[in-house]
Amino acid sequence: MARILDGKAVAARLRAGLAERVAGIGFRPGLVVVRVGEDPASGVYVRNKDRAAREAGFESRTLHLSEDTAEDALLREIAALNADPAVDGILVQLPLPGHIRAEAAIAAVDPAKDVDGFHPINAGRLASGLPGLVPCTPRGVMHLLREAGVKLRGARAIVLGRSQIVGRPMAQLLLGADCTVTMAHSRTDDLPAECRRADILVAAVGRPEMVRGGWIKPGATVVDVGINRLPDGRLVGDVAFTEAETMAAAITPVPGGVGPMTIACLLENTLEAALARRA
Ligand SMILES: Nc1nc2c(c(=O)[nH]1)N[C@@H](CN(C=O)c1ccc(C(=O)N[C@@H](CCC(=O)O)C(=O)O)cc1)CN2
Repeated sequence: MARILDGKAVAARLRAGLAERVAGIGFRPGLVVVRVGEDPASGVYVRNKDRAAREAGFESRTLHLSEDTAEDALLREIAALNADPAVDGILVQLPLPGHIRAEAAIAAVDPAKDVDGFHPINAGRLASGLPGLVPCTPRGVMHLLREAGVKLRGARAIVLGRSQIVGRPMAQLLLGADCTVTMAHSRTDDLPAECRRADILVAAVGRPEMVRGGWIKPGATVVDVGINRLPDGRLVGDVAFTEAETMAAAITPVPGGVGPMTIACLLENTLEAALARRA
């Protein structure tokens, strides 16, 4: 049976370490989370980010704008945050209401304050192997893999999903750690066979329990980024957990795996941004 990669515990340790560092720097890094509209899941995530930031000694606030906020009004708010010297990190919670282009909001954030790591400048730096702010979820996955002692150099990794916020940066980080990386997606031929070749499988497709036990190479490490709410209220990942845990050597649960790492890495990015702005 697979070892469980406990993201909740790793995230708690990471946050405690960050709190210690913040206590020693002589100022409180400032984070603003921008939420537009009333998406209920976003409400939970934004509250959790704000609470975690405050607990670690950050100056955190949420800018909650109404559902009917126009795109140009949102961009003006972001410009004001860019210009505010007390703000080190800005994050625009996704998804945004349909009338606002997420790419416009992301591109409006000052890359130096882009603690989501989504700005094209930061994405380009990551793709070029240059330092920059890295998206929180893939960064959290790398922490989990390293903490668990998973061998990365030379390992075959597969990333399922090619989103800008998880799949693509995830593949870049694995490549940077000397994995041999395959990016798979909805058009990949014979996905189960591709998966069975992988020593490390990262699922980020947003399809409940799509990855079956038979897709997993015996002894592989399985990282499940999916968070899917079923009609009966249960939360499941993109991996069929009970099947997969009999095949894998290590696996992240949902909940309690990658999700908590996303929030811890947001704090890590905010501290990095704050220190870089003062360097
Ligand atoms: N601007 C951003 N928007 C979104 C991001 C992001 O990184 N930046 N990621 C997701 C949502 N997300 C953070 O914002 C996030 C999702 C889930 C969790 C988490 O801790 N999940 C728990 C379960 C929570 C539940 O019960 O629903 C877990 O997995 O244990 C944290 C952050 C989309 N938007």
